[in-house]
Amino acid sequence: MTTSSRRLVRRHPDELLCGLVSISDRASRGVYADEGVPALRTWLGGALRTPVHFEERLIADDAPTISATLAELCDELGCDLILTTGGTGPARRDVTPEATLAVATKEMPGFGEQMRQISLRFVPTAILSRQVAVIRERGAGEADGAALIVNLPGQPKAIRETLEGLREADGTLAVPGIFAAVPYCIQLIGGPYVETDAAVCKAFRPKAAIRPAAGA
Ligand SMILES: Nc1ncnc2c1ncn2[C@@H]1O[C@H](COP(=O)(O)OP(=O)(O)OP(=O)(O)O)[C@@H](O)[C@H]1O
Ligand SMILES: Nc1nc2c(c(=O)[nH]1)N[C@H]1C(S)=C(S)[C@@H](COP(=O)(O)O)O[C@H]1N2
Repeated sequence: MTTSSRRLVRRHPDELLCGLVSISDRASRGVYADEGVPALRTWLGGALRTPVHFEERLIADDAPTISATLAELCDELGCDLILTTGGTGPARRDVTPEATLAVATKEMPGFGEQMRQISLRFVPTAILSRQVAVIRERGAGEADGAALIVNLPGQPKAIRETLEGLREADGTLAVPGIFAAVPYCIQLIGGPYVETDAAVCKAFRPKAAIRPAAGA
């Protein structure tokens, strides 16, 4: 196992190392201000109950740059979770899913399926979204660790919708957001024990995987 000299060091065993990648031709050129990374940071800041360190990137819709950024965040910095926003539609420059699959060890199709289920409740054009999620393993051994990489839509408002899900008028959950499954997935790939605020997004784990509360 070789470790990069740029590897992030957890300040707490439960700290989540999280890459946030905004993929936008126009935001990266300064045509408009990037709202993708701030939307991700704001939602995660409200949803997470464990410490988190963010590594943020703003890049153009260019497949080699996207793949290299994902590999850097996973392999060199050691991120547990990488969320991308943008570039998942059908236009010629939308290549985020292909660039994500290019660095994948395994695909996690449930995330994309669930995002499209959620988004179809908001806009019929959600059928045009091609978001994928993958696991990227850092090396051949279990101790090398891995990252979960998830593509989210480009529209800043769609970030919250897909992460958190859809609520009925009385506040009950109509369609669970994809983040409900993220903490257990990170646990299964050897990452930290991530906890969430159940009022924002209740993390689901099988009973056997729930860590007893401290002092219990
Ligand atoms: N980083 C961003 N900040 C603010 N708004 C964004 C951002 N990315 C996308 N959007 C908005 O969401 C829409 C859909 O996102 P998509 O990823 O398809 O972008 P796009 O149309 O390919 O343009 P671009 O890559 O130049 O942002 C955009 O047209 C834009 O209105
Ligand atoms: N929740 C949600 N998902 C959404 C949307 C939306 O408004 N809300 N817009 C869709 C549209 S119009 C497109 S073309 C696809 C493409 O995603 P992109 O913005 O990453 O290109 O995401 C879709 N997903």
